[in-house]
Amino acid sequence: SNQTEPHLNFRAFVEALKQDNDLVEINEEIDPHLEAGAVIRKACETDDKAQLFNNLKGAHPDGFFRILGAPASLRHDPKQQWGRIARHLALPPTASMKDILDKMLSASHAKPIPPRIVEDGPVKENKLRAGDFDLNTLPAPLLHQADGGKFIQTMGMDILQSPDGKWTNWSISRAMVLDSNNLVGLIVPTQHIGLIHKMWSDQGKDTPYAIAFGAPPAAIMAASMPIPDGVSEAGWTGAISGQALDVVKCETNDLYVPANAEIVFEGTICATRREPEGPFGEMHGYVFPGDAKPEPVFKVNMITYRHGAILPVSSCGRITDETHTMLGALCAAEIGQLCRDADIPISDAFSPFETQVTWVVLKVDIKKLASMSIGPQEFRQKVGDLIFLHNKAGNVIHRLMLVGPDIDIYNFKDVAYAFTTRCRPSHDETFYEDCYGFNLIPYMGHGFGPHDRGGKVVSDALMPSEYKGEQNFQQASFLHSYPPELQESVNARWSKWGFRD
Ligand SMILES: Cc1cc2c3c(c1C)C(C)(C)C[C@H]1C=C(c4ccccc4)[C@]4(C(=O)NC(=O)N=C4N2C[C@H](O)[C@H](O)[C@H](O)COP(=O)(O)O)N31
Ligand SMILES: [K+]
Ligand SMILES: [Mn+2]
Repeated sequence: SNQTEPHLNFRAFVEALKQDNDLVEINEEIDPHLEAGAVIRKACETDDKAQLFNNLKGAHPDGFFRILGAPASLRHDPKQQWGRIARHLALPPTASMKDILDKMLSASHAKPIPPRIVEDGPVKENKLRAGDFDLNTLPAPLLHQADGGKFIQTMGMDILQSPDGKWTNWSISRAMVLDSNNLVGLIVPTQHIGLIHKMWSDQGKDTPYAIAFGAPPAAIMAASMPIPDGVSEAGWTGAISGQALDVVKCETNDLYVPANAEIVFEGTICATRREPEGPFGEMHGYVFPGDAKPEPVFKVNMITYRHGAILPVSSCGRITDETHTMLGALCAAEIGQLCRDADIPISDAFSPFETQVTWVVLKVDIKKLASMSIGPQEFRQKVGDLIFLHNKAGNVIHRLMLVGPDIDIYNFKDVAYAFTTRCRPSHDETFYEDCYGFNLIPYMGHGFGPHDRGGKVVSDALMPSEYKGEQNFQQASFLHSYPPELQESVNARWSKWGFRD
């Protein structure tokens, strides 16, 4: 099967990073207790290469397992900043973030391509039944010194199916080692893993699950995206990659997993048993030591893995890592799509990394806005109600910012320029206190106000003229205050005069 292309095969993806000179292989022994996490964290904060740890202290005699750090973080070369993420979707390494998000959205109204069931695959090369393994002996990483446990699950794909079998959901949700046969993982009730777990628990049943670590890169992108309730990420993945993904049946339940995944855990999420989970160094860049909360227990009944298995790891926190490049960016893309589907003229959406996944900036088509003959108050309300009150994709976002056509929403200097000069505090903002609040944001769960409600705002950086479809101002900048031909002739002589290229 041609599932050997990097966007459909994690192992081929790792090889592609090597060919791109975007991989550091470390063969000296590295300790999964903090040392690996520290290397991954520093590489994320400096946009350096992905890291393949081939020799983890405490790995099993057959090498089980290795770690790939920062699978979807940024490249240092500004011409290939998004190259590692582009590789997830078979896009060129020079692809822009807009190219990447548009590719993910291309399945929004496309026909899903369901996965293809195959009899066998690399993921079945090694099998450990209950009793053959002790999770405490795996080289699971302690990623931050104040983490509540070894978070073995940070980039695996959680696979759950509704009891009626109609909806198979793929997502990412963190989990840490609890004991020899159990994990404990965060289950947020409003996330699809939470909705489906509740369906089973309400029937008094444990929830069958699988976690596919080293899933096909295109699949893990869909897993990280808040696509609509009831929509199977597998079909979405097929639509964006143009072909059915090969899946193989689990040994101990009726779920299907990618046939070429690196590692699969199969088991059941206990309907009632909860144990302390966390804290974990999170997307906002904080750990609150000792901040553990009761979460469901994931029993592990079976482990299968391919020879030389690699565990992908996100050592998340301060920018930039997968919680910013995938979680934040994909959430923004879905929010932009929801606006367009509701006839709100949003041409582009992004969550600036500098906002640690708390803002989404929405670029407004001001010509279409003018045709709506709508005022700022009403427009802010229309956007805010749709995203903050009626869609889960808005749950993690606490500021929606509206900007006009001259702002590059992927450049935070542009976003800050617009926010600080075009959005009058309070007067140009609509606040939401009676809505879902995201308690993982420090000012929420550890702040002064209610931990789970409110704290949201729509900040309007559109000027009055833009509500009429015009901009009655010019940026006092090289790009906006000089005729294009003068810009061209200055650029042509720039280095000759002795300025930097
Ligand atoms: C890419 C990525 C996404 C997530 C996470 C991580 C990475 C690397 C780690 C590093 C493990 C950190 C935590 C941080 C997480 C987190 C916790 C609470 C809210 C948001 C994120 C969390 C998590 O523990 N629990 C969770 O419910 N969702 C998570 N998401 C977002 C989630 O994958 C998306 O929302 C997606 O859309 C879900 O699918 P669906 O439900 O829509 O089908 N997880
Ligand atoms: K998802
Ligand atoms: Mn989903």
